Amino acid sequence: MVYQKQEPKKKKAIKPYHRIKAHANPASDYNFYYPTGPESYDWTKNYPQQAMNEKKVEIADVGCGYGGLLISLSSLFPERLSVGMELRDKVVQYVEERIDKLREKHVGQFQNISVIRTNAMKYLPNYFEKGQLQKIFFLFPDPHFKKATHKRRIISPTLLSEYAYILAPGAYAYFISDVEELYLWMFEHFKNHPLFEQVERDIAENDSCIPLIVNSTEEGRKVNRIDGKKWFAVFRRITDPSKKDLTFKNYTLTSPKEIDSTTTTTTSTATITEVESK
Ligand SMILES: C[S@@+](CC[C@H](N)C(=O)[O-])C[C@H]1O[C@@H](n2cnc3c(N)ncnc32)[C@H](O)[C@@H]1O
Repeated sequence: MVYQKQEPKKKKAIKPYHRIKAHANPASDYNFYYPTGPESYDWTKNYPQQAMNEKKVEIADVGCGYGGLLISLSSLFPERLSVGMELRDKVVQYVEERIDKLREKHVGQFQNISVIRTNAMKYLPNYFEKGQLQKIFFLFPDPHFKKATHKRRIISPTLLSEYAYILAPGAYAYFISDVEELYLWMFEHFKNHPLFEQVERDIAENDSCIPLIVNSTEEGRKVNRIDGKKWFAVFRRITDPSKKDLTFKNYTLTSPKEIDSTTTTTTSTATITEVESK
């Protein structure tokens, strides 16, 4: 009898999450599922304990990354359903596992948040009906510095029209960046779009989502660690472009320091400074 020496089986390497590719190209044609329209998407698999025949998702975090905002939204809006939309599959897997663990540990909680793998630049109207969303977040989107890649930016006139379509009249759109150039790009596009107007400063400063957009996400915390600056703004979806107040003085909120993200009722105005927008 001949004995063959058996090679020990090689263990399949599991990619640690910190080694996940930092960016994905939204222009690439990914081979993933998307519904043909909102009516054909089965939300019960995302929210198994919710009565999905009575409820709809009202809050979307576009490019949610590792899900920090979603976790905070769960307790800030316990009665509302929030969803993260993310392009990178490994990141989506991470967020799914994160939510599953929270649901297991805190029975009955975190049932109002979920994540979907999708290209938000292409498929948002496949998931949401006209006027469905009350809030949409664009937090630290990829900057795509080079002019040739500007078309990959998540804010553009065409995409804003798409976002306006899925937002309810009066709904809010939040955006933040640590890259001033990108912030200004987003600001200008929102400002010039006929279906958006900037939210009045006192309302924006007291909005309970502001501490979250500044500090609850992984990217926001990364900026804190290097003591970086953040620029952010809030815009409202309007219905009648002729009523847009063109004399309104635009402003920019900046946060050079950390705002306590556990204080979700009011924003410490001391840490926010106003900058006149050009
Ligand atoms: C810089 S990260 C910020 C993540 C998160 N918002 C945060 O603040 O921590 C940008 C995220 O947007 C995702 N992303 C980029 N383009 C996207 C697209 N078209 N659709 C969905 N997600 C996208 C990226 O994969 C990445 O996770």
